[in-house]
Amino acid sequence: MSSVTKEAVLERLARVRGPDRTEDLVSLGLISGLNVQDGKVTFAISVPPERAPELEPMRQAAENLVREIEGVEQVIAVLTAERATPPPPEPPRLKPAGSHQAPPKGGLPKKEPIPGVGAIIAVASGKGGVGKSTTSVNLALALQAQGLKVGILDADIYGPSMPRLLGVSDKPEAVDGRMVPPTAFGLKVMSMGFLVDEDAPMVWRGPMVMSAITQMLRQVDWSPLDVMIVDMPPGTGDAQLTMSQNVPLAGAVIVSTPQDIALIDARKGLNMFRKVDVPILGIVENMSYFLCPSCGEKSDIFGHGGAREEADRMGVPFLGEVPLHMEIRRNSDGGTPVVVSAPDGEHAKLYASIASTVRDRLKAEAVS
Ligand SMILES: Nc1ncnc2c1ncn2[C@@H]1O[C@H](COP(=O)(O)OP(=O)(O)OP(=O)(O)O)[C@@H](O)[C@H]1O
Repeated sequence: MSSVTKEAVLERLARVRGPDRTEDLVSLGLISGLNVQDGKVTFAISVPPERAPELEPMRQAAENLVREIEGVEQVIAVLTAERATPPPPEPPRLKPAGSHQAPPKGGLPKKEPIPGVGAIIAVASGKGGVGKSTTSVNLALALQAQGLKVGILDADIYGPSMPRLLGVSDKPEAVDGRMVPPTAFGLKVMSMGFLVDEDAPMVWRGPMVMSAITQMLRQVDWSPLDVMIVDMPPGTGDAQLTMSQNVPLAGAVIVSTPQDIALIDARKGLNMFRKVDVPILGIVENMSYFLCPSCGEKSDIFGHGGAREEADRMGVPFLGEVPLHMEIRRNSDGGTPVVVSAPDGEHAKLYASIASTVRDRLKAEAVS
C-alpha cells in the first residue's frame, strides 16, 4: 500500500516557482485536479495559454520533484488554462504550398518522427458523434489483422472514449520516467482519459492540449509500431489545427455521416488538413444506411452517398460506407469492437477494405 499523501505532493509543489518566478505554484493557487491513487499522482497546473510552450520546463520540474517522493510510482502533470475570457488563438503557422514548415517555437513539439513509429494517421470529423472513435478503433484493428503493429492514441479531450471502446481500465505504467501504454486486443493504447480525471473541472484550451498530446506522443513507449491511429478531437478549431501542424502526420481519414450538415463540417476538416499539407487519405461514410435486422430491407435514414459525392467534389478518395447497425453500436459500447468480436462478419470485411485502401493511399503518398 502506498502512503503518498496530497499534503506531501503539495509540499513539493510549493518548492516550484510559478510562471513569473515570484511565488510558488501552491501559493499562487495554480494546482488543480490533484489526485493521488496507489502511488500514481496526477495534477494540472493552470497557466496563461499563450505562455504554455515556455512553461514546459516548469511542468517538468514539478513532475520531477513529486516523482522523488517515496512511494510515488508515476506522476503526470499537465498544463491547463481556466480563464474567464477566451485565450487568444494560437496564430496559425501556415506554410505556403510546396515550402517547408517553419520549426515550431519554444517547447512545442516538433514535427519530428517518433522513434520506432511508422505512419501516424489522424482520424477526424468536423462534427462530434458521427462515429469517429468507432471508426478509429475498428480501422486500427483491421490494420492489425493485416499483420501490422498498431497503436491508438485517443486525443479526444472532450470525451476520451478509448478506455470504453476497448474496455481498458489499466492505466499506463511508469518506467524510468516514461509511460508504458496498456494494450487491448494487441493494440497499444494511450488516452486523454488516462491523463485527466474525467470529473476534474478543467477547461481545456487549444495550446494546453498540446502539452498533453506531446506527452502522449513523446513520453510513451510506442515502439515498435507500423501505424499509429490518432483519434482526433471533433471540430476544426485551434486545438485541431495546432495538432495537425505539430504531430508528424502521414495522412488523415475524415469520418462523416451522409447528412449535409455533417458534410459541411467534414469539408472544413478536410480543408484544415490541406492547409497544413497533411495528405487526405480519404472519407468514410459512417451510419451510411440502415439494414433492418429482421427483414433485411435497406433504408437511407440520413440520406445516402453524400460523402461519396463530397469526396468526388473535393478530389479525395472515398474509403467506404459503414451502415448504421446495432452490432456495431453494441460491440463498440461494450468494449469489444466488431472487427475482433465478429472478425468474419460483413462489418469486419468493410473495415478490412477501408484499411487496405488506407494502406494503398499511404504507399502512394510516400512515393509522390
Ligand atoms: N456504424 C454505426 N452503427 C451503429 N452505431 C454506431 C456506428 N458508429 C458509431 N455508432 C455509435 O454512435 C455513438 C457515437 O460514436 P463514436 O463515439 O464513435 O463517435 P464520435 O464521433 O467519436 O463521437 P464524439 O464526438 O462524442 O467523440 C456510439 O454510441 C457508437 O457506438
